[in-house]
Amino acid sequence: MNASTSSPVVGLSVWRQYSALTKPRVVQLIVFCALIGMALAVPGLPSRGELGVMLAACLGIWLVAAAAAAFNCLIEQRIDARMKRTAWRPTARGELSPRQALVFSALLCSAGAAVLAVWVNWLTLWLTLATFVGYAVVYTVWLKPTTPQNIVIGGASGAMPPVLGWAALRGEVGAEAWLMCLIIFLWTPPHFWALALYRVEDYARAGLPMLPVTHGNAYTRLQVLLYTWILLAATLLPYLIGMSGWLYLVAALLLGLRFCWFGWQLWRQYSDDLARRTFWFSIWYLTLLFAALMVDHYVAPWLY
Ligand code: HEM
Ligand SMILES: CC(C)=CCC/C(C)=C/CC/C(C)=C/COP(=O)(O)OP(=O)(O)O
Repeated sequence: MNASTSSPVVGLSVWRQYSALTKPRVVQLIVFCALIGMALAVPGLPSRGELGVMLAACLGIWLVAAAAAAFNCLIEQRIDARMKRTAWRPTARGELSPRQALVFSALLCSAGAAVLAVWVNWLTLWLTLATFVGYAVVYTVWLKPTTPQNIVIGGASGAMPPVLGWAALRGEVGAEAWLMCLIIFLWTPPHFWALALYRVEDYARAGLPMLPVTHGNAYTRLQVLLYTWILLAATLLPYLIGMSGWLYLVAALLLGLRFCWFGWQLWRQYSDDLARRTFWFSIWYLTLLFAALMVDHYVAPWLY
């Protein structure tokens, strides 16, 4: 396997190598979802004080999420080395030692925890640390190597950012925050299984029991299709409970129908290319859906 050719970081500075451990683009979207949780927790525009808390909470959550990602790279050093998609990671290539990754993760986590403790609140701190444990330990160490439902159960930790954001501004967690969490929770299976379909050989080689490896291509496509339907139904709830208005509803319907279309096309006839496009659409889907929640929230006083 020639992994070096696919590396975006090989030959770059040590700084870029540490940065790669933090899975920066995933963490960016995580922080974005947390930010939407914060925005929706405050009626209307945030005050100056609330803006300060939002900034600190984004920083703290970003640091702890980055620490969780780095810890995942440390634990999965050998697995990553066996998969084409991840073989370039500095830990997999031995360019950063396990000790360096551990110290880096511990520093990020401590810095994030300190920011949350000093400038945000204890509830957000504990929920964020619980999320760290959920992803870095429960998912990475326990579920991922043992069950094809790993990403369904483990997805609960990836779904927490809006709850963390809400807790940061309110000091408690409201039903609206759990609803946003539910949406990410239901989004995770089609997001990940679309990728796992075209990366199935990687996962088989690494010995990981991902759904397409254990239950095959057709069964996984059926699951992707079903989850896109359930997800579409769940995304109507913010409108139905009065949390968001018609602007959000239109966005949720358009995006949801498009996601269902991808699920349907993938179910009818499989190709790696379509699975890849479904995966990349899933990322746009979540980004735009959460952006719609925020836009709807801010324009509500003028529109409704
Ligand atoms: C258990 C839950 C999840 C699993 C198993 C999962 C799995 C993956 C995998 C394997 C990739 C890598 C794709 C590649 O290397 O080409 C990926 C990419 C991505 N994921 Fe997820 N994901 C999960 C949850 C999340 C969550 C909660 C978010 C954000 C809210 C997220 C956002 C992203 C983004 C933005 C990318 C693209 C990264 C890039 O541009 O390289 N994922 N996901
Ligand atoms: C504190 C906080 C908010 C933590 C968030 C936890 C977190 C980083 C969740 C994202 C989920 C993620 C990167 C999954 C990648 O799957 P994988 O690890 O199976 O992918 P890989 O094969 O690329 O390593």
